[in-house]
This record gives sequence, structure tokens and C-alpha cells, in this order.
Amino acid sequence: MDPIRKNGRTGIVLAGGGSSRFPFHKAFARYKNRYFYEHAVGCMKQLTDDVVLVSRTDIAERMKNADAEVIFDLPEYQGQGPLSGILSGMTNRKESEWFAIVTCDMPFVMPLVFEQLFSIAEQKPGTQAVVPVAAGRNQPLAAIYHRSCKDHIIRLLLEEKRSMYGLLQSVNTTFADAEEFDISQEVFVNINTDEEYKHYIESASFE
Ligand SMILES: Nc1nc2c(ncn2[C@@H]2O[C@H](COP(=O)(O)OP(=O)(O)OP(=O)(O)O)[C@@H](O)[C@H]2O)c(=O)[nH]1
Repeated sequence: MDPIRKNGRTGIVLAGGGSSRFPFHKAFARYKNRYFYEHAVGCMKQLTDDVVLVSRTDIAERMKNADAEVIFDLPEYQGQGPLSGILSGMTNRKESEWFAIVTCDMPFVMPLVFEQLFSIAEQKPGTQAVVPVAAGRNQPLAAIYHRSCKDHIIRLLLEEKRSMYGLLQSVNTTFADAEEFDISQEVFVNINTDEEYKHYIESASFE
């Protein structure tokens, strides 16, 4: 397979969730003086110039200085979870071949993760998704997806199947052992609650 060119990639930052387990929208939690969503956008920007932030209308104003285009879920799939955000990004960027997905609540995530995933995709023709496995858990929201996944996502959402695992089962997915990436597995930490914020961020247990 040919190398996956940087200009054939789009980064999608998912920020359209409700953050119901957090005191306020997680995108605006801070780590090292930057909002979480800025960390995610910064990570994607090192992979490609083309980054979209799939947000919500009620917080978009606060993202107006983002170094990415702010878009919203397609109305017919709005608020149906991460799959709808991914579909909305893919639909907005039809010309892109590969999509790197990251959430707005993974402040430690690093570009190296995605570079490793792209390199695995290059070695596996026919692969439609490359998903890291860290500490025995799949990380489908820090993963890469080929544009051919889009039709599968539409079908799943029409069937009201909103789980990321449904997508991984529907397409040709390669699981990659993240322990071989030579990085701390804490890059995959995502923050859902105030307790997790206090544990990982305020105690600075990970730098
Ligand atoms: N665009 C978009 N993003 C979403 C949607 N649902 C969740 N996300 C994002 O996907 C990521 C993972 O979702 P969750 O961890 O469940 O976050 P959440 O839904 O905001 O939080 P909870 O309400 O506490 O479950 C987060 O970055 C969310 O912002 C959605 O319907 N649309």
C-alpha cells in the first residue's frame, strides 16, 4: 500500500458530548494552561493541517479561536454519540481518505500514537480501521478509520446501534498492541469525572 499522505488525512476531534459526568463541559477543563480540546487539536495538527472539531452549538462560541474548523453533528444524527461525530466529520471532509479520531477528554494523547497506527495501516492493505489496545482495552476513540467506514456507520446509526464496538465488528479492523509503541500507556487516559480530573491532572501523576 502507498504511504498515507498527510494531505489525505483529516483529524477529527470529538467534542459534541454532554459531559454529564463532569461538572462542566470537559472540552474546557485545563491541563498545563490549555483547554483539553486545545491539546487534542494540537495533537491532530501534528498529523495533518486538516483538523475539524465536531462540537455543539451551545459551546461553539467558546471555541471560536480554535486552530481547527468547528463543525456540528449532522442534524439527523445529532447527539447519537461518538459515531455521529465521526460520521459528521467524514461527511464534511469527503475528499479525505483516512481519519484520525481523538476525543476532547484525552489531554495526554500524543501524535506518535497515530503515526504508529498509520504506519500499521500502510502495511496492511484492506484494513479499514486501526485501533490501539492499551492495558487490555481497545481504544476506538484514539484510532484511525478509512473513509470506507462511513457507510457502515450510517447503517449502524440507522439501526440505532451506537456502540463503537459495532463498527469495529463491521469493518476490517486491525488491533495494535500499544505496548509496542514505546510510550507511556497513560497517553490513553480519558477524563470523565471530577475524581479522575483530580487524580490525573491536579495530582500531576503523569507529565
Ligand atoms: N460530535 C459528537 N461527539 C460526541 C457525542 N457524544 C460523545 N461525543 C464525544 O465523544 C467523546 C467520548 O464521549 P463520552 O466520554 O461519553 O463523553 P460525553 O458524552 O461528553 O460524557 P458523558 O455525558 O459523561 O458520557 C467525548 O469527547 C465527547 O465529547 C456526539 O453525540 N457527537
